[in-house]
Order: sequence, then C-alpha cells, then structure tokens
Amino acid sequence: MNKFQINAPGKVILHGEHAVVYKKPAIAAAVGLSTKLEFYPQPESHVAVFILDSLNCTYEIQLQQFNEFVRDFRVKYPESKLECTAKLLEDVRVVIAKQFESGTTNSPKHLQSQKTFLSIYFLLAGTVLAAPDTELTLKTGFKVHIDSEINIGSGLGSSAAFGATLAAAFLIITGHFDEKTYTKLENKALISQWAFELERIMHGTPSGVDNTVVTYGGMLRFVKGQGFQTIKIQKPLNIMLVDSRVNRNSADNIAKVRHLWETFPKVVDSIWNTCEEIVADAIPLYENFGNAKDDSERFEKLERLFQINNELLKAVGVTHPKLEQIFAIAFKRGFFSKITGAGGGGYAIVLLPENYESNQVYWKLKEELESAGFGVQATTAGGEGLRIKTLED
Ligand SMILES: Nc1ncnc2c1ncn2[C@@H]1O[C@H](COP(=O)(O)OP(=O)(O)O)[C@@H](O)[C@H]1O
Ligand SMILES: C[C@@](O)(CCOP(=O)(O)O)CC(=O)O
Repeated sequence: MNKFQINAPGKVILHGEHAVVYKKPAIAAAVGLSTKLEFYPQPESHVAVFILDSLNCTYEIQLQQFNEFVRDFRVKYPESKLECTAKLLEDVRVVIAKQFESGTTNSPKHLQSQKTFLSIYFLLAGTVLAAPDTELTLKTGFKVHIDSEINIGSGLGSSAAFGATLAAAFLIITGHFDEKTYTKLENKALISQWAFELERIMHGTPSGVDNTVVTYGGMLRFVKGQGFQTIKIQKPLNIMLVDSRVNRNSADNIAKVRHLWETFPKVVDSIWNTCEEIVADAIPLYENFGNAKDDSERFEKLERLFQINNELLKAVGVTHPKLEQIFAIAFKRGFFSKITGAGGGGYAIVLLPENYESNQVYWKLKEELESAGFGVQATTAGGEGLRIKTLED
C-alpha cells in the first residue's frame, strides 16, 4: 500500500442561506481553505492510529478487535451491505461508548472527540463491509494524520471536509478505487455519499450540500431535496473571509427566523422570493466572470447583489453588532460584504476584485479589520474539490 495525501476544501454559502430552508435556491462554493489527510502504511503494526491536530488528540483502533466486530456484523446481517448503515451506526455507538467508559480513549474535548471517533470507526467499518472483497479484514496497521485550515463548527464545512478525506482514504484501503481512479464519476459519488453519512452523524438532517461541494469543488446551485446543478464558472472568485469571533449556533438562528416567518409569513416569503431572484441574477454573472478582459461591470453588479442579499439577511434578524462593524469597515473602504451561512456571528465574506493584493486599500482594510479584533483570510470561492496524490518515500 502507498503513502498518500488527500486534500478537501471547506465551503461557503454565497447566496440563499435561510431562504434555502423554505425551498428556495442557494449558491454554495468550495472555499480555498482545506483539510489535509496523510496516510502512512505501518506493515509491522496491528493498530490504526489517527492523529487529529484540530482536536489535539489521537485515536487508536486495535485491528484484531475491529475485524471481530466486522465479522460479527456480517454474521448478524448476512443479507445486507450498505443498506444497513443505521444498524451499523447503532452497533458502532456501543463500541465507542464502551471505549469511553473503560478509558481506552481519552481526549481533552470529550464530546467533540466522541462524535469524531464514532465517525472514524463507522466509516472504516462501513467501507470494509461494502468492499469489493466481501470477506475483507484489515491485516496491517496504518497511521492517518489529519490537520485543517478550516475553523471547526463555524459553518465552513469542516465536518464535510473531514468526512470526505476520511471516506476517500478508507475507500482506497478497502479496494474500492485507488489514488488515480478516484476521479471517476462513480468514485466521487461514493466519496460524497460516505461523507454525507458522516454529516448525518454530526447534524442529523443535513441538506447534502456540504459533502457535495467539498467533493466536487466549484460552485453549485441547490434546492433542498431537489439536488444540485453545477454553475460553470471560468475561475474562482476572490473573497475575504472575516471571522467575527462570535460563537453562533445554526439551529438557534434557523429557529429565530422561523418564528419571524410564522409571525409575518407574507412579509418573510417576499424576502425569500427576492433571495430567489438574487440567485437567478447572480448565476450568469458568476458564469461569465473572467470571460472578458474588463470584468469590472460584472463585478460591480455582483457587489450590489451582495449588498442587497445582506440587507435581506439583516431584515430577518441574523446579523450581530460585530458583523455590523465588519460591514461598516468594509463599506468605508469601498468593499461590499455579506453574512455567509446562518449568521448571528460566525463569518462575513467580502468580495475582492482582481489583483486586490496590489491595491493599497485592500491592505488598509485587512489591517483595520485585524486591529478591530477580527480574523481575516483572503481566499477563493469556487476552487478545486477533493484531490488525492501519492506521497514519495
Ligand atoms: N479536522 C478535524 N479533525 C477532527 N474532527 C473534525 C475535524 N473537522 C471537523 N471535525 C468534526 O466535525 C465537527 C464539526 O462539525 P460542524 O459542527 O458541522 O461544523 P462545520 O460547520 O465546521 O462543519 C467537530 O465537532 C468534529 O467532530
Ligand atoms: C441557515 C442555513 O441556510 C445555512 C446553515 O448555515 P451554516 O452553514 O451552518 O452556517 C441552513 C441550511 O441551509 O440548512
């Protein structure tokens, strides 16, 4: 088995957050920050070791016990493979609970790591059970090192990136495909599908947009429950991600907006209709951006759509004084910005023009945001999805 490396990006929502909950379209894109997984075979070992930098902890799976678990599961459910993910999850929960009770695993961030370890064990067992070799067992150990540039739990899709890298690694070691053939459509679909399973562990009822964006990359239009369409962009968009450093909870914000909708259904529905029009007007701008030498007119139109979209999000009450401070600083310097995701804190995105780095005002903006205590990262929206490369010795 080879050493290999897998990178998967996070995601941002460009338009349609919240409206998407009410069956309106949204646009999401791969963000230029990624999670990196490195896989090292350990032929002399019988342990799978996971070094998780973001959680500052390590998780070990003893392969002998793992293989027994898989064997027992096959005996219990001889007829089913992938169809029984719910049953598999139930059984894996028992294993992980026992490991935590007996202290064989311990981690400083108990709750977070419990879900992570559950996801790892579940995904490994699931990919072994669904392997082309129906009797597969894991004979030799390996080491997996995962670190990430994506802030965890802040709406940038860290769990989908984590899930997609793990799924791809496990699908390789269980013989579904290799470091070259992963690009085939059916293999990407398999990665996204398993990353979705992991999203279900993390969120309960995910829309499926995060695992799709991180696997395939680019920009997508999506409607909840209706699937995805690729937006054929010419090149990724430059954006600045600004971290308000205010903790937010997506579920609370979604509930708050729902309450407003229940109180004033016609008013809020008309906001969602406008959000839908924003998506419709934005798509041709994104598709043609980068086509012409002078894109400035398109860029200015996009800026206005960003501004209108942001005002609508503010109207449904998902802004925060810290986000307002970011919008004011950006606007003062001539940049347009908006909330991305659930709001109430979390991130804002600022649209950046071509060659922004040679623009003095950009550096002033960055400096002012940083000295006001915000986290600032210039990156892209709409770049590459998951990729795998073999590592040399
Ligand atoms: N790099 C990582 N290493 C370990 N676990 C991770 C990593 N990234 C994400 N996770 C898992 O995903 C969870 C975050 O998921 P979630 O709350 O959906 O945040 P996000 O919006 O960033 O996807 C974490 O609690 C952790 O269990
Ligand atoms: C508010 C919402 O539209 C986006 C969720 O935001 P976040 O990615 O959790 O920040 C909810 C959803 O799409 O499920």
